[in-house]
Amino acid sequence: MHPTDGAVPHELSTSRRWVVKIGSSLLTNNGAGIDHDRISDWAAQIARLRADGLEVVLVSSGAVAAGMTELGWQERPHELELLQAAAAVGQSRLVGHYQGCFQAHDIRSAQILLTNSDLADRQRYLNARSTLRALLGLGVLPIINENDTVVTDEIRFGDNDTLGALVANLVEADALVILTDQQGIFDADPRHNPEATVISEARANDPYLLTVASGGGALGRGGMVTKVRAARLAARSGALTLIAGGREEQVLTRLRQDERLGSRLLPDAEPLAARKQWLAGQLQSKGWIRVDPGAVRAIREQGKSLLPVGVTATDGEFRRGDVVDCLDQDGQLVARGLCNYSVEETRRILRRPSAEIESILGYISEPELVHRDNLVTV
Ligand SMILES: Nc1ncnc2c1ncn2[C@@H]1O[C@H](COP(=O)(O)OP(=O)(O)O)[C@@H](O)[C@H]1O
Ligand SMILES: N[C@@H](CCC(=O)OP(=O)(O)O)C(=O)O
Repeated sequence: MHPTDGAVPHELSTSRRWVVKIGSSLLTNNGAGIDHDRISDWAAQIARLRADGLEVVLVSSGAVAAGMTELGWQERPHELELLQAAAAVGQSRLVGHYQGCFQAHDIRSAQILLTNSDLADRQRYLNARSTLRALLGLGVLPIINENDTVVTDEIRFGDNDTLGALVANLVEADALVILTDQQGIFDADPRHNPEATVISEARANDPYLLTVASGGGALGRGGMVTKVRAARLAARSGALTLIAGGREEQVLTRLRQDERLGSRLLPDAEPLAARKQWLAGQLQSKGWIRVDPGAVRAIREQGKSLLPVGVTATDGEFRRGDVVDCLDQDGQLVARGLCNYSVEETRRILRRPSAEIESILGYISEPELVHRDNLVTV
């Protein structure tokens, strides 16, 4: 294993936003339905985290398991349509249970079902991001699962580790906390190696991790392999990944206090730097936006977002979420960013204050044309 020097250390006690993923092997009571008591225990812990100022997005498996109980099935079927039917039956039961548990702590929750193609399409990705941000802004706790009913084998995430990592990218979480049935990543698969010990810290990109991680058990899907890959994905937006035992007493609240539990997989880059690197790496822009001198100062010197009021002209073929060049009045490149509106929409709202966007377009996605998190000056 390689040393972790140079990786970005993280204080979980001061972090602002976590994605918590709860896996199938943990949720299911030895395969016999959903472990209701445990769900209420995690809900109580999450309530404490939120009271401590932490925003939490939950990614929970368990739809198929809950559906199997409801349908009286003892064995998990192999046919995709039966798995999908079970997920459809179980998802509402699962979320209903979560909802009841969170309500007991005066927390509103919301269900979001996503597919791989939702997150691959930039426009839908941005829409999902806006909705999640709006929910977090409203203090609502999002509960996410894969939309099992509409996916086929070729296009499904399959495991929720990958989904959790992509959600961590989407909401720019500080940490992805993966709760599973083991206490972390062991230096060998603990099912076959009783002597194996937990790796307490490593770089997410350390190739060694993939040599010790194996596949999942009977109930889970991806095993440790998908968890290590998820940590690598999460690291792209600068998130730390924690893999810990979900049955450990007060696991979430103890992690919040920076107690060394489970495995910490560290990213190599600072959150914003990682995101901006991605943006800076985009070679082709889909259009341009000309900004007035006041807006040039705001984005260059004050690190602010670009508002439509500071834009004087635009052209190109960009859609919401595409990369655009921001030019000054002499046509010099000032910045590059992801535009929240299409070229047609931008034309209609340029020079106008953000408060008027809704009356002009009939809707509002975001008050900024390009948010500062999605803007890199050149
Ligand atoms: N190196 C390893 N360390 C820990 N667990 C491992 C390792 N390699 C494989 N596993 C297996 O991965 C399983 C957890 O993955 P999985 O069953 O998919 O859980 P979940 O449903 O929580 O995603 C563990 O029960 C364990 O048997
Ligand atoms: N979407 C599926 C869960 C997929 C799954 O089992 O994932 P994982 O918990 O990562 O092993 C369900 O809700 O049953």
